[in-house]
Amino acid sequence: CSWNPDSLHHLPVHPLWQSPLTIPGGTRQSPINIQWRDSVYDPFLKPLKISYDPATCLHIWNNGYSFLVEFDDSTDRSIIDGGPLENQYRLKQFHFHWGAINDWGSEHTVDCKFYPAELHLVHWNAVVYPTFEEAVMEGDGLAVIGVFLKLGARHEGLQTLVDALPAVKHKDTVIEFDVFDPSCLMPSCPDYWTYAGSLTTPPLTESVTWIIKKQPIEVDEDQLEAFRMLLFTSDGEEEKRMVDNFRPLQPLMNRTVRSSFQ
Ligand SMILES: CCCCCNS(=O)(=O)c1cc(S(N)(=O)=O)ccc1C(=O)O
Ligand SMILES: [Zn+2]
Repeated sequence: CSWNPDSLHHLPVHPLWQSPLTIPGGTRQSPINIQWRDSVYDPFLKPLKISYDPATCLHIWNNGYSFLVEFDDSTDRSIIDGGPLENQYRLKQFHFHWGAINDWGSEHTVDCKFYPAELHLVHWNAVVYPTFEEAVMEGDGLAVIGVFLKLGARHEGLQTLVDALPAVKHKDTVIEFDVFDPSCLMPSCPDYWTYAGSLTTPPLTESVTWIIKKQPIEVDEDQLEAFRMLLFTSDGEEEKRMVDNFRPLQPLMNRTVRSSFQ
């Protein structure tokens, strides 16, 4: 994607992303542009199996970078399996990245196209690693499902989450959120791309098997605006709207993006 100088104005300025944009020696950093025609169909990729227990939902937390919906990951009640994965992975949290305006906001791009927002469901390999913190440091430790959000019809399932956001407007606020099934945020089409990548926030460890759904879900303008009403800042600090919380694109280097579809 050719960034002409005037397009750099949208590079995120939040301190988090002023950290090294690529870690020294990083060979599998995220996010990346997915060039559709360069992705390789892999007939051995299995369908992704998702089974979430809505009762494992715990709370919503504004951590000053995004808002996280966190789950009880002490058992295997909410898991994914299949796809490119060799084990089942436990759901820990999901969060979003979005822009100040609808022209950008996603972390991954498809043929250099940004979506207004991107959902990430973070899972960890509890079969092999005893804790999430240890899995974060291992090449097969995490699996993150990415779902693009596009402007369109109101998403009824997302609305229950949107209605709770005013209660977590400020950094370090949390609200109990005890029943939510993230499956409602999945597109109907099973197709996905997958590649070996990294966390897109510190510690940026190269521990993520990314599974990016081909089909976006639709949300409406009011729902995107509800994200943009959140703040990076704590109560009492000068308000900074939580927008443009996405990391810049990283070099593909020696990686192939595989597709589950032809
Ligand atoms: C032990 C340190 C964990 C740091 C990463 N935590 S995480 O849940 O994997 C995560 C992933 C991601 S991402 N975009 O999926 O890489 C973003 C934020 C967070 C977060 O914790 O805020
Ligand atoms: Zn993310």
